[in-house]
Amino acid sequence: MSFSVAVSGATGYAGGEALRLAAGHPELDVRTVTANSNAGSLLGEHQPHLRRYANMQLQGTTAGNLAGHDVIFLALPHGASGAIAAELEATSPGSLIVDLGADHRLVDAASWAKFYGQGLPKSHHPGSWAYGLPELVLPAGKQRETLAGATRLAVPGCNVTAVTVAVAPLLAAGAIDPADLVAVLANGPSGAGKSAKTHLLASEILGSASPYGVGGVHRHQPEIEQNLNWSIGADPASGPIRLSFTPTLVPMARGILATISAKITAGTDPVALRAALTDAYADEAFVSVLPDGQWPSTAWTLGANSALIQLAVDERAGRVVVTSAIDNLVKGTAGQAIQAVNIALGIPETTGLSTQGVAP
Ligand SMILES: NC(=O)C1=CN([C@@H]2O[C@H](COP(=O)(O)OP(=O)(O)OC[C@H]3O[C@@H](n4cnc5c(N)ncnc54)[C@H](OP(=O)(O)O)[C@@H]3O)[C@@H](O)[C@H]2O)C=CC1
Ligand SMILES: CC(=O)N[C@@H](CCC(=O)OP(=O)(O)O)C(=O)O
Repeated sequence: MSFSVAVSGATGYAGGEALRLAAGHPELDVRTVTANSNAGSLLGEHQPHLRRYANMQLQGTTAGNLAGHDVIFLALPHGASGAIAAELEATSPGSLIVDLGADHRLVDAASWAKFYGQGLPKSHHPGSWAYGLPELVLPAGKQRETLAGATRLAVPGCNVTAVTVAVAPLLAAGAIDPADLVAVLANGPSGAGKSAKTHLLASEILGSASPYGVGGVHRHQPEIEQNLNWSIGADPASGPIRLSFTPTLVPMARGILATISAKITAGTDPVALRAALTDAYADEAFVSVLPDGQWPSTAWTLGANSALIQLAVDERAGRVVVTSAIDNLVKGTAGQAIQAVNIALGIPETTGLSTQGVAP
């Protein structure tokens, strides 16, 4: 079976990656690509690596141009995806709408207002958007079970995915203190999108590393806490999770390496920590715990829909250190979106997705 697809934001990094993966997906047929300032030009002018779609003309990102496709990817800035999703409710009720941005991820309106400075989008009806992180460990089962048959998918981004998959199984097993989590991430600049920003100039980032969003102000903090509260069956906003979260910009085009330190709960056997992770992901195609002692490298995930995890117990500090590596544009965005789409459409979850990285 073939599903017709529209990709909005097709000139950007996230939209481009959705197209790259769709090109290798046997059941996704890209019919429409849209952009904003670059509407009217050819996709090949902006994404020259996507040879298959080079001669497609970019349409404007309107509900009219996106409507009527089986699957509509919204790879748009925050705010823009909510606005177009609200229009699509009327013009395209039967489509699977997949938001790669943040507009439909947070369920708590107060958290959204605090970190995004506005009310929840009109299109964000309670319970209508399934949260697209299939491997998220819940008290009973996994998030995947909520995705089958979904018609609206809110797909988490890169920072959130990297931290959530590394920690949720340890919390669900009661092995770490939910109120004492510290995450420091190394992030490639492609995570910030393609549009020109002074702090992302090559002269600013090459040969340098610098933190940003420090001190509990980054907008991904409430989303990670939401997910980790879900993993222990707590309220997403008022549950016990307390996370100190610091991303750092480093000179690599793609990739995230997350390092999370957590206090081990009294009486937990160090062996149980590793078992919590390996048991949680034993049957997963895309999240892997590496052999003991092998630490993940972002390079191993490039182009792959993989999250690679390792952990070690620091007995003197009474803490466990977990690291995870992903490609921010694949498992951190477009690959995760296609994985969730596969589940929603009832086709094999791994269709069109690879775990083979590009190295060196
Ligand atoms: N980059 C990443 O690693 C990740 C990105 N995301 C999310 O994906 C979304 C897209 O990000 P990314 O691809 O990085 O961003 P880019 O800046 O690379 O691309 C933005 C795209 O949106 C279009 N656009 C810009 N403004 C508007 C508007 N007002 N209305 C409609 N379209 C508009 C642009 O079109 P044009 O070129 O014509 O101006 C372009 O196609 C964001 O919500 C981001 O948070 C999520 C996870 C990771
Ligand atoms: C380097 C850089 O700036 N990275 C971005 C990651 C963006 C992302 O994950 O997008 P969502 O907001 O859609 O989740 C950041 O940390 O904000």
